[in-house]
Amino acid sequence: MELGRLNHVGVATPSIENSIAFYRDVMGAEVIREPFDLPAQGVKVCFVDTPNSQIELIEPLGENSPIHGFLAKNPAGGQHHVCYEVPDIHEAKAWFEGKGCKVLGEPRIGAHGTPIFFVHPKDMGGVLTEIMETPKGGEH
Ligand SMILES: CC[C@@H](C(=O)O)C(=O)SCCNC(=O)CCNC(=O)[C@H](O)C(C)(C)COP(=O)(O)OP(=O)(O)OC[C@H]1O[C@@H](n2cnc3c(N)ncnc32)[C@H](O)[C@@H]1OP(=O)(O)O
Ligand SMILES: [Co+2]
Repeated sequence: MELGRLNHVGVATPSIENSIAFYRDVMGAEVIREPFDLPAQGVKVCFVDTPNSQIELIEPLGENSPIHGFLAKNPAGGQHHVCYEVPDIHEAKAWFEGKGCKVLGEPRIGAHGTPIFFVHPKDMGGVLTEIMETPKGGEH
């Protein structure tokens, strides 16, 4: 497998609105994109652009959000996952499965419009890891 660039760091938050204020006023972030709902992933999302990557703010959307458990344990929010790009999502899934790592579900379309999957933190040194197919044209 060819491991690509770090696409984003996912940060879970109980309030995207408050987190946007933090990244703008404390971190000095200048490019903060409009939040949007991603019902298929059970989250509301907002991207903060940095020169070499992105922070992905995620707030639970609906009762069955996959980040409910994380926020129950970390009520103030915190670093939730890291996401790496790969050229071929199916090749990457086969790679991780071949290494004995638990892939959580089938590839699905993520916030950047390309297929993603997650690998369980217990098999990844304690880090929930998202793998995404590189967008065509290399867009963030
Ligand atoms: C915006 C869309 C998309 C994108 O395009 O970028 C996204 O990023 S969506 C992001 C949200 N979606 C997901 O996270 C989907 C994948 N996640 C899951 O399926 C679950 O969250 C999980 C990883 C299976 C955890 O499920 P949960 O029910 O919350 O926890 P458990 O109690 O079963 O936890 C087991 C074990 O794992 C530890 N854990 C849980 N979450 C994390 C985490 N984010 N980072 C590190 N470790 C984590 C948890 O503490 C438990 O440990 P023990 O207590 O020691 O057993
Ligand atoms: Co993500």
